[in-house]
Amino acid sequence: MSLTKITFFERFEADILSGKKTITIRDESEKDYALDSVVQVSTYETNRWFCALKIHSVISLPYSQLSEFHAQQENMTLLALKTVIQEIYPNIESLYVISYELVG
Ligand SMILES: CC(=O)Nc1ccn([C@H]2C[C@H](O)[C@@H](CO)O2)c(=O)n1
Repeated sequence: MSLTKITFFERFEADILSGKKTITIRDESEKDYALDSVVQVSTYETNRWFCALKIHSVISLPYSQLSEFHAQQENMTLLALKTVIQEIYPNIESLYVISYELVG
């Protein structure tokens, strides 16, 4: 069964709503989004709904292959992105880049 919801930390909400952040990087437990599906988005902290996203792609990405290109799509520096990923998914090599479009 595909996932239909996703949560983000509140600190990323503004970047998602402004279109500055167009990907998220998740682990194995959050890779099962169907392409072209629309998923409902809420904050991790309070489960407050704030938008809907259309899933464009889910692509396997080893941590070691994180690049400036991914950082640009996250609207952060590569160092900041690597730091965030290590905080959320410590020592996990197998990651997935989920690209999306804001639809509501
Ligand atoms: C809130 C939650 O359950 N999990 C996550 C995981 C990742 N993010 C953000 C952090 C970075 O911008 C990218 C990379 O993973 O996605 C998040 O907001 N919430």
